[in-house]
Amino acid sequence: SEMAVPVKLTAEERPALLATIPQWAMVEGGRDAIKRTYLFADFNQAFSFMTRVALVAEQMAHHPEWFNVYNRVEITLATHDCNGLSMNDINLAKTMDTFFGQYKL
Ligand SMILES: C[C@H](O)[C@H](O)[C@H]1CNC2=NC(N)=NC(=O)C2=N1
Repeated sequence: SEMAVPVKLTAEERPALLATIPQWAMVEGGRDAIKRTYLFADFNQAFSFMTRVALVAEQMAHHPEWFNVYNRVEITLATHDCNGLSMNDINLAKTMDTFFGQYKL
């Protein structure tokens, strides 16, 4: 009830915001969402990362779509409440990138 309603990013503000998460790409197929694949040393590292992200995601009430096999985590971010990209996606992507930087292959 105190959660701000997420607003879809405008075409004008997207380039500068996406430039802050250069390893993320728009998904193919016309869906308004971004994706990135992370590779870790092993499953323990991948699942540790996912656990840390899960705690933040729950706090944000912003949940990733993700797929894990062994050391690979494929992630898609979109905001269902605005049917597209919002600042929540940019912010969660940045948090994920920061966490990822704390692991080493
Ligand atoms: C009520 C609840 O907070 C909302 O439905 C949240 C939950 N998690 C969410 N996650 C994502 N990715 N997008 C949303 O719009 C969203 N909405």
